[in-house]
Amino acid sequence: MRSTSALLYLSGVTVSFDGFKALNNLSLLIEPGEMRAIIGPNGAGKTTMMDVITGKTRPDTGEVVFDGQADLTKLDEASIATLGIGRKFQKPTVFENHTVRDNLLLALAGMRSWYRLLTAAPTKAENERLEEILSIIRMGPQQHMLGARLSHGQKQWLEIGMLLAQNPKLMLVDEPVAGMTDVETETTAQVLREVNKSHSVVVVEHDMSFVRALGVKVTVLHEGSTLAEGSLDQVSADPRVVEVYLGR
Ligand SMILES: Nc1ncnc2c1ncn2[C@@H]1O[C@H](COP(=O)(O)OP(=O)(O)OP(=O)(O)O)[C@@H](O)[C@H]1O
Repeated sequence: MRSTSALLYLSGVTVSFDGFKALNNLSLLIEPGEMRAIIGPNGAGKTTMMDVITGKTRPDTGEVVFDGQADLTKLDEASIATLGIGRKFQKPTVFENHTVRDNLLLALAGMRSWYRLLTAAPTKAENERLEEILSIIRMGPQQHMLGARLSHGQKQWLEIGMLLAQNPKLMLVDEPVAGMTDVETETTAQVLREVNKSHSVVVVEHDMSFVRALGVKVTVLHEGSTLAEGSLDQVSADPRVVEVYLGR
């Protein structure tokens, strides 16, 4: 296994489905503390890449090294989650019959302790962390609302908060602004920028106004490989990126 100071290092990763290469010799390097946006046309391999990182899909070839020490291609999904990789899927899955606060407390307690949640008061440390997370996701005023009453955007922010409560070393976020209004999209960019002050993040998203608001380095995937990398302005000016993605 390669020695690297990167938080996440993919090299030569290939995934074939019936001979079709969803990932084709893909390389990617995420530094500790970084937030990276991954963009690319439908079928470029973005979801497959996230699946490889979380252990849902095993690559045919290539290296995937996390935190300079773990070879993720040898581990199952549960072990990878335990190492500190958390993923937020596109569709929110908050507990609708519980308040925002209780959803977060449950995530803080590691999802095991329904009983403790219902019977014991949160510790001082849990309460402090809860307040911090409510502030990062901007939902202090809604903390006593039931999950079922939240807007689509609020559910997404709550779920980002629930992931934050698990304190992963790397957060993977799949298309967080799909179905959001422009105002919600802008708020989501602010929330993730705040999250990135304490956590490394990889975010897959098609919405260019959102990617612009994030203001971070962008990787453009195309046909399972990296086509371009740099600021959004740099990759937007790349004729190959315009041809396969932005120009369409
Ligand atoms: N389990 C599978 N079996 C067969 N083909 C698959 C499988 N999963 C993905 N693919 C194919 O691999 C390619 C890459 O898919 P992937 O979902 O990773 O792309 P994507 O960049 O996430 O696309 P989108 O933006 O539409 O979500 C696609 O052509 C897809 O049809």
